[in-house]
This record gives sequence, structure tokens and C-alpha cells, in this order.
Amino acid sequence: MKPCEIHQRTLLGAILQSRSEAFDSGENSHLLRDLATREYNAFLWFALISITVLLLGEVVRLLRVWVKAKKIPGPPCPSFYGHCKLISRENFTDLLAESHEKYGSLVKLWLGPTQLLVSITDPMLIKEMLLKAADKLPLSGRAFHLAFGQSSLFASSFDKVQKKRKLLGQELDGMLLERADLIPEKVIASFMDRIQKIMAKGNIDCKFVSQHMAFTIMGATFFGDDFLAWSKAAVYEELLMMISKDACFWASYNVTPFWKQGFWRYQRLCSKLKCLTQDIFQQCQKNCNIFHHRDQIVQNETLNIQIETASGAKSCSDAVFQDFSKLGDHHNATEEPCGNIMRMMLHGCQTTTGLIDNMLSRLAMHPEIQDKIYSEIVMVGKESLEHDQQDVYKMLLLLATVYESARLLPAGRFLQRCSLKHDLSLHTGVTIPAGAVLVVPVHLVQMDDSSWGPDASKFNPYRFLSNARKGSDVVLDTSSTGSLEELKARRFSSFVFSDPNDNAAFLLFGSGTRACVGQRFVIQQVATLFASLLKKYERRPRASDIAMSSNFKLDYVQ
Ligand code: HEM
Repeated sequence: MKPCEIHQRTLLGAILQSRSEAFDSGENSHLLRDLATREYNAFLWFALISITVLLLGEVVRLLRVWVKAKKIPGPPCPSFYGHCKLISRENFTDLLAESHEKYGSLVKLWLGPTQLLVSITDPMLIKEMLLKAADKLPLSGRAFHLAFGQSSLFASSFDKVQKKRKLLGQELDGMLLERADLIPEKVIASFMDRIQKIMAKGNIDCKFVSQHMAFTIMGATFFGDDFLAWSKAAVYEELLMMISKDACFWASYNVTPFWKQGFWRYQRLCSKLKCLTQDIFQQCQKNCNIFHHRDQIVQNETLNIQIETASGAKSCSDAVFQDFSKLGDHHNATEEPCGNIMRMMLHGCQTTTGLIDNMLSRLAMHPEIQDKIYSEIVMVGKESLEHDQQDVYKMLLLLATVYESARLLPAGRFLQRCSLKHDLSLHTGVTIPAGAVLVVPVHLVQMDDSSWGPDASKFNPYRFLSNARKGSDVVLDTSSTGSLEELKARRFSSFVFSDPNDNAAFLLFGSGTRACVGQRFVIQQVATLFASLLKKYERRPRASDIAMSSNFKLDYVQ
């Protein structure tokens, strides 16, 4: 075949051919226009074909979703927009409760014509789902991203967070669990000082007290003792709380709302928070360097002697921030240097505030349990006089009370997952299509009679204590007076603490691949905090407590 024949059979050939002909005939401009038109047409064809392929792909995906969703029970769609218009933040739990009652433990709702939501209340199905669906919705990532920058710890894709989760888990389980007992005495002194100043000016809200306790614990954990003396801690706390209130609202915009004044105000708050985080971070680092330098000098002089710094605190090894700085992703230029720490501060403060607040309210409502815990604290304290540290793991009733308060946290908590790439096949034969939003209404599951018995909605810490002698889950005699003598006579070793996580319906910290990394740490911190608090103070109910309100009064009893 001649070269000119090949040219004529291909588009490029035709163009080249026509170009050479055009040059030959001298009609340059006409041919150039012709060439441009052809290229433009080719581009249009290419775009059209690509869009059609994409659209067809999306239609096929939707058909698959619709076909698979058909097998999942749920209320019929009231309109093209699904159940979207029926759902609001306030009624969501009630709506799910109604639907589960009617359609069983697996229920679907449509959030729009294309977005499927599946809610699960059966503990075994939940466990299976939480193990298999490792991703979270991108929205929660965006909420944090907007305020704090890219995240490698709270991102939606499991692949992205896997490494940092492991690192954080090791840090918390190792060093923090060793320190955990040591923090609260200092922390209590610090926040009681502030609270007493505020109380002197007037009444104080229990929610505020809980928030301040949680904030101080988290700050002391991440930044060490420097945080307690940090002059900007109050501003930091205020900023963090303001941002946490607004973060979800601004993240709910699909397009960043540059045109809204409120958004810019919010961005300014976030920038301030970042500056303050860097400030405390640098302060800790500076102190650490000073201590480190001193340590080296002394170490050289006194060969391998354990060194204490000038402030009496253990030196750099104590400074938690050093280890947490590893959590920043140095290879990722888009990540905020302190982003992961800010996010943990936010998550830790929000969640721990709720737990402390609920525990304070429950103790006020149940003075008899408070008395027993007090006796337990005194008894364990006497047993371990030689150790400075409080052994909260011997205070079984206290631990059980922390868990029971966690179980009965107010409604409105959901675990949320999704499987971004693959369909999710459950052992019951149901297949949940990829991309569907999976939710677990934690409150409904944690208050379900079938998992917790007929007193599921009542506060009963004894449900987590069993009688070791009988070798089975026998509930203790709650009518006992709990006097020190009685508790001593019984010896705690005769009782066994049943790990709440053995019950698949205990979901406060989630479960499976994305379960909370801070669970053990936070339980120990809160138990130690209350062991220190109840040794000195008594939580007395006020009239408003009867209605589970949040007025606070800690009375000194020693
Ligand atoms: C009472 C306090 C806390 C509660 C109730 C709580 C609860 C939760 C829940 C429900 C999740 C999602 C779990 C899931 O989807 O299965 C979670 C995730 C997480 N929590 Fe907590 N948490 C608490 C305190 C903390 C603390 C103090 C830290 C860190 C020091 C922490 C670190 C994390 C991290 C890093 C994740 C993200 C895991 C991931 O996305 O893979 N949490 N937490």
C-alpha cells in the first residue's frame, strides 16, 4: 500500500493530506479554519462519548442500588425525594425507632432518589457490619477538614487512617495508661481553682463544669503539665467549643460558602485556634529542650541517676506532646502540623464532657451508690497505702458506674459507616450496596430490653458486676448498705467485673475496624478523676436535678 493511501484512510492522514494539498494550492487560511473545525468536532465527540459513558455508568449503578435495596425492608417512599422531607435532626431517632418496630432490625430509608440509608439495631448484625464496613462518610471528614485542615486520623477512608490509628493506640495504651493515675490530682487542683473563682461570682452550670474537666484532662494529656499553667488555656477552651458548635453546620455546605460573612468569622476562629495550638506546642517543646539540656549535663555528671527537673516533674519523657507530634504526617504537605492533635482535643472534649456530665447527674440522683463508691475508694486507698497511685481497677463499683453512665448517655448518638468500594454482604443474605450510608442508633440498641433485660432503661451499675463464687452473672444485692465494714467483709475479689464490651449491644465507643482508639484511656481517666473527686467532694442533688437538669454543687466532706 502506498503512503498516500494510508493517509487517506485515517483522520490524521486526511488532515495531513488536506494540509499538503492546501499548501500546494495556496489556500492557507481556508485550510487552517477547516483543520480547527475538525479538531473542535473531534473534541466535542470525545466529550459527548465520555459524558454518555459516565452517565450510563451512573444509571447502571443506580439500577443496581435500587434492585439491591428492594430486598431491604423499610417504609414506602412518599415522594421522588424519598424520606428526606420527613427527617429532621430532632425526630431522626424517633423515626428510626418507629420504623424498626414496624419493619425489624434492618431498615432502609431514602435520603433522596440516589442516596440510600440503612439503619441496623440487631447487635450481631451491627458487629458484623462494623467489622466489614471500614470507611466513614466523606462528610465527617469535611467537617473536620474545614476547621483543621487535612486529616490522617479522622479521614473517611480506612486505608488513610490505619497507620495513625495504630500509632495513637500504642501511645495511649503504653505511656498514657502509665501516667493516667498521676494526672487527676493536679488536674483537679487546677480546675477546682477556676471553678471556685467562677462560683464566687454566681451559679455554675454542670455542663460547663464537665466541659472544663474534660478540657483540662485532654490538655494535660496532650501537652503535659505545661498546659495547666498556660495563660491562654481559657481562650483556647472557649474557641474550641465555639468551633465544635459550628463545624458541622459549615461542613454541610457542598460548596464552601465564601459569600457568607459568618463563614469568614468561623474561618478566623479556626485560624486563631491553630495559632494557639502551635503556641502551646512550641512552649512545651521549648521547656522540653531546656529540661533535655539539663538532663544531659546532670546525666554526664551523675552517671545513670534518675533525674528530676527543676519543677520537680519528670523531664522530657513526661511531655506527652513529643510522642503525639509523631501523629502529624510529615510527608503530606497539605496536613496541618497540629491538625490531628486539634481534632483529638475536639473529639475527646466533646465526648468526655458528655460522659462526665452524665456521671455527675447519675450520682446526684443515686446518693446510695455514691456512698458505696466512697466506701470502696476509702477501702482500696487503705489497702494500697504504700502506693501513691489510686488503683481504679480495684474499684469495681466505680468502674461499673462509669460504664453504666456511658450506656445511658442521652439519645442522638449514631455510629456511621459506609463501604465506599464494595457491596456489603451480611450473613442473613442481605446485600447492602456500596456507597449506602449505614447507621446504628446507639441509644436504641443500648436501651433495648432484649440485650439488657427488663431494667434496660434504668440506672443499674450492678449489671456489670457478677458474683465470682457462683461463676455466673449473678447481680449483686443492691439493698446492702455498702458500709466500709461490709465491703471489707465481702472482699472485692469475690466479685468479677463483666467487661461491657462482651455485650455486643454496648456501643458507646463503636466497634470493629474503626472503633474508638481512646476507649481504655478515657475510662481510666474518668474513673481516676471521680476517685479523686469523690474522696474530697460529695455530689448533692438540687431540686433541678430531679428533672435531670445540670446545676452543680460539689460539697466538701472531709
Ligand atoms: C467518652 C469519651 C469518648 C467517646 C464516647 C468516644 C467515642 C467514639 C466513637 C463512637 C468513635 C467512632 C467509632 C466507630 O465508628 O466505630 C470514636 C472514634 C475515635 N476516637 Fe473516640 N471517644 C471518646 C474519647 C476519645 C479520646 C479521649 C480519644 C483520644 C485520645 C479518642 C480517639 C478516637 C479516634 C482517633 C477515633 C477515630 C477512629 C477512626 O476514625 O478510625 N476518643 N470515638
